[in-house]
Amino acid sequence: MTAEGALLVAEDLRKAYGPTPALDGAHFSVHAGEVVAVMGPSGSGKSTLLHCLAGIVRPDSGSIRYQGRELAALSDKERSLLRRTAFGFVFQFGQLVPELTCTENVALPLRLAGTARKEAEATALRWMERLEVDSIGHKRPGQVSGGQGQRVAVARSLVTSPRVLFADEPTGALDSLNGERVMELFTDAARSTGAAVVLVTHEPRVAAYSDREVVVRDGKTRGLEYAV
Ligand SMILES: Nc1ncnc2c1ncn2[C@@H]1O[C@H](COP(=O)(O)OP(=O)(O)OP(=O)(O)O)[C@@H](O)[C@H]1O
Repeated sequence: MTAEGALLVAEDLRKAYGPTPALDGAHFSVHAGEVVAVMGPSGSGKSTLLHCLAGIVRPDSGSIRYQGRELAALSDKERSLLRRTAFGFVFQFGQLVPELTCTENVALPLRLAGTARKEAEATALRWMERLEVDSIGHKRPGQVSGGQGQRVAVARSLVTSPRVLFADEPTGALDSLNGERVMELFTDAARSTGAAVVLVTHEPRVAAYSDREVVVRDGKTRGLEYAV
């Protein structure tokens, strides 16, 4: 496989925080329907790479193209629209809104995009069934287990049918059994939609759910068979 036809391509990314280089010539690409695990030691630049790819952090130099469009050439408004409509996010701690029920949390991205409550909650429920958390829809995040909460967060990330899903240590707060179940449901659900998944993890067990691994070390990537 080559970077040709890839959904998201990054070339020669560099980013420093003051004197600390976080990315030092990183390359990356992911195709639709592909799950890529970003591995590497603590502090190697994995999260910075993910944040650059998602348009959250602007690299100092280098190129990031989504569907052939250079992210740096987009206005702030266009970039935030892209993040809301084409990208989905799952983080280590689900970051659910504590005052809302689980169903309302999953429906929230659709509600924010203007979908009527009934329709948004019906779509939410379909994803919650998929992630096996439909029975706890009426509960608030504080009343469910860590594994259930994380599956609710995964359902929320999928509800808008994003083209790229970014996950930063999505199972980091879970025990291994729960973590594996979340990964299984997450990757199955993502694959069924044809979304690309960029998954940051330092756990080989989690990376085993990916199609391909990219290793980041001292801000540089390797293990990439794509010639970009
Ligand atoms: N906002 C920031 N301000 C200053 N330095 C930062 C910031 N974010 C990251 N860094 C530094 O950049 C480097 C890469 O950090 P990054 O979080 O990308 O690594 P990581 O591989 O995701 O680490 P971990 O596995 O521990 O989460 C580190 O040296 C880190 O201290």
